[in-house]
Amino acid sequence: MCNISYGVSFAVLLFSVIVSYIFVMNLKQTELMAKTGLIFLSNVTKINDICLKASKYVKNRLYIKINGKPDNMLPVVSKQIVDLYSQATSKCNNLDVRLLLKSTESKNIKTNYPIDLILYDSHLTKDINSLQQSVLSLNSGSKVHSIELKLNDFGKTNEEPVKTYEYVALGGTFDRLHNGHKILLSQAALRATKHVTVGVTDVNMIQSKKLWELIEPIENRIKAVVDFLTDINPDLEYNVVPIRDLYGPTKDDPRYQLIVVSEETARGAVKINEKRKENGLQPLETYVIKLAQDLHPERSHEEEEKVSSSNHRMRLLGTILKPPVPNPNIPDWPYVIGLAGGIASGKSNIAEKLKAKGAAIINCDIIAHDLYKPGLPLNSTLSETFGQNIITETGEVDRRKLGTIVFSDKEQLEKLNSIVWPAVIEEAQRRVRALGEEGHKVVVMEAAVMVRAKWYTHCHQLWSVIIPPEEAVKRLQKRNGLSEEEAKQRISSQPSNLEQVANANIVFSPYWSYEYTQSQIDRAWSHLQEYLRSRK
Ligand SMILES: CC(C)(COP(=O)(O)OP(=O)(O)OC[C@H]1O[C@@H](n2cnc3c(N)ncnc32)[C@H](O)[C@@H]1O)[C@@H](O)C(=O)NCCC(=O)NCCS
Ligand SMILES: Nc1ncnc2c1ncn2[C@@H]1O[C@H](COP(=O)(O)OP(=O)(O)OP(=O)(O)O)[C@@H](O)[C@H]1O
Repeated sequence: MCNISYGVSFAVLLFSVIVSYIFVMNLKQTELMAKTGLIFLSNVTKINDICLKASKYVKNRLYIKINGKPDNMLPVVSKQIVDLYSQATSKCNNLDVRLLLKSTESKNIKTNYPIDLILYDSHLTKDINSLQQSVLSLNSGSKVHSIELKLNDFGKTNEEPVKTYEYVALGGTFDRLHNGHKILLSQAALRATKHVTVGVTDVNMIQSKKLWELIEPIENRIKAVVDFLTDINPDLEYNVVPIRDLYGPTKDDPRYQLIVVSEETARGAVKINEKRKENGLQPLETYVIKLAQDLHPERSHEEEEKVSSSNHRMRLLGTILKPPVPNPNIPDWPYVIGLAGGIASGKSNIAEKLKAKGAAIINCDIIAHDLYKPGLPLNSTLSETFGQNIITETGEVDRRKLGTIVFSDKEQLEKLNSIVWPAVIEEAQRRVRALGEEGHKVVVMEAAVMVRAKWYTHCHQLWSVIIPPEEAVKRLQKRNGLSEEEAKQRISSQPSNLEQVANANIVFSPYWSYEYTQSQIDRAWSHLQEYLRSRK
């Protein structure tokens, strides 16, 4: 009996020791979890398993500094740039990884973001004090920690020697800087001894891109490119400029010697050289990089295989683009979502899917139709304003006739809006209150004119639905039997996709498969539930 109770006590003791050990280890690990980390590597070939290891200690940004003389190992660094950023995509996509390229001849390291944690590979133990002193951008209270990294077999470096140039150029859209962009920018910086020019596409050049309405403003894109380049090598001169055509400054500036492109933009380099020839200039040498593949574990087959900003934008659908702010002008409950979207954008289908999730729906288009019924005040106001011939024999408003009048004449449409809109929004608000009283928590107010009439000011959030205008034309022709001309006219009488998304908290695009649309709704609904729980 006694033996059994000793045994039990011992087991309990052992268990508590193990639990406290795990707890203390975890605590140590969390204590070390830094926003921005810098890791010193003794050898360039240690880069291979760095992402997974470092992401246990660093959550936002990871700088990597290779000890040694990079000038002697440019081909190896060039290869490691590709390996590192490809690895970052699959192993630590949430970490902003930056391989510092500045020559170690210059002793000091000054990063754009202050360092909270210095990591070093254990082979550098004897040098760590001097390495630590070389970091000028250390946050107060920063920590130092060593980690074990395997020396990877790098194989034979059959890499071509890296040729360097004074003036290097490259170009692109650079929306939400990704690891493919980082490879391109780093390869350019590695090959430049003096100057790098980056042409960043202005708004006229981006409109054929997928979900271009969600591309960041050019100022932000330029800022991100400058931020990355000045971080990886602050000693070069950078000129990051908007371009309104493919050529940018490369077409007539004799100083440029090299252009860095990817497989998909190599054709652009050929065109630039044709233009330079016309202008009597030497052609640029071209360095072509391979496209980095998107190894995101949940990449949908709708998305591109290469790392791309389009994939990133597609993954933003159904997520919160703008955090909601409380609306003091309306009651807290029910929670009202304004659902906006152009004609034939798939707005009603989205509303149906939200209904299936549990939202109550108010359709403002139908409210307008209801208010036109014979005997109601709007019916007579409309016949007085637009003529008796818009009224059918049974006293109904002939909406097709009225549509023909207002959709071909802006003034008439504005006249109709000023008569109908106040009545529609008043009725919609009455219905919101009634649904709230019935116990509905979330009401979706669907309205084609949500944005133009600014009815989202009567809502807690605005969710917008967009599809490319060419697709809307096709869908409208098919659904309403309109000619291409008529369909285009209706679409152009509505706010553009850009206006629809300008104030949106969440954007949907039912342009791909039904499953892809459903996944956007699922994301949005779970964000909403989370938000509503935090609001209680
Ligand atoms: C002009 C009318 C009679 C045409 O009726 P019809 O049955 O042919 O079309 P319906 O109402 O279903 O609208 C079809 C589409 O046209 C577009 N549309 C409707 N009204 C407008 C408007 N005022 N401005 C721009 N586009 C509009 C929307 O995309 C809508 O989905 C009708 O749309 C109308 O009365 N519009 C004015 C009231 C209004 O703004 N209604 C929308 C409230 S959300
Ligand atoms: N996955 C990638 N790997 C290597 N380089 C890339 C990759 N994606 C884009 N680039 C290159 O980076 C430069 C800028 O790319 P850009 O932003 O124009 O394309 P993108 O990321 O594919 O954007 P979008 O998806 O919006 O078309 C271009 O020269 C482009 O070829």
